[in-house]
Amino acid sequence: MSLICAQNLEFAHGGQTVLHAVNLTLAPGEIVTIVGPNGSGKSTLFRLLIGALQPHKGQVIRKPGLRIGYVPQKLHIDPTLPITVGRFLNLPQRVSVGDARQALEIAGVPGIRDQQMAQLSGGQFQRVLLARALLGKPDVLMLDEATQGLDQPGSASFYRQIDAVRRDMGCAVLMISHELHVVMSASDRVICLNGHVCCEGTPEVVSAAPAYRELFGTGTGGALALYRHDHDHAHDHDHPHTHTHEAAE
Ligand SMILES: Nc1ncnc2c1ncn2[C@@H]1O[C@H](COP(=O)(O)OP(=O)(O)OP(=O)(O)O)[C@@H](O)[C@H]1O
Repeated sequence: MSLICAQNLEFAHGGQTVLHAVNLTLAPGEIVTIVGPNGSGKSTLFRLLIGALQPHKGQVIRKPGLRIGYVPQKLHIDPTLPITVGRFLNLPQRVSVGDARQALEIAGVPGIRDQQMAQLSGGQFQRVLLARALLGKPDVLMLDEATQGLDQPGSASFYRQIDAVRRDMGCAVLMISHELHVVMSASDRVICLNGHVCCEGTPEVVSAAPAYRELFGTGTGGALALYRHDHDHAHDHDHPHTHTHEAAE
């Protein structure tokens, strides 16, 4: 059964149709990326999938009891506010030290519980947001432009972490990204959105699709090699994972 199934969604902001005839499914354990130009409706679609907005037509079916972990674009914390990573993870709900440690470990930042949030690098900060999303043991992790402000190697490294999280926790991942060339190849499936679904499929299929090329040009082809994610492996969460990355560190 799909975790999320959106059927024939239509949505308008202030009378202006932003999304129409959008269908989307997310299966357990999948990494799906939504790409699209500015204003193409990606964030609106996310809000519909979460249930923060109601579609004007169509429906969103979520698996009963579905747990969603959300990683925002960024979070501003006043740099003068003294707050450690451990205390931040206790907001808004207290969590056990063991759970906090485990989430930080899975997010790739073990041992930073006592550091000040203001002193973290951009990549560490996003991993703490990731750890916080993992505390709820999500079935689906949703990331909205979670690597804004990171440089390309930093983003590639973050997305490798996402793949590791998926492997460790077995959760599905749905993300929005502008960094097509970095994130596309970290995905099992890519959905190219521009008010409607222009094309979808594996990164290779989408990057070659005329609709995608019309929107984004052909300039990202070579950069796909920056972070290759081979699709010749099974996503069996109980066994060691064998796939190769040729990533820019
Ligand atoms: N609350 C709102 N009220 C009115 N219009 C809105 C609202 N939110 C979004 N829009 C409009 O809906 C369209 C789609 O916006 P949305 O934020 O979903 O696109 P996006 O693809 O996520 O864009 P970006 O890549 O710039 O973040 C845009 O034209 C935007 O101006």
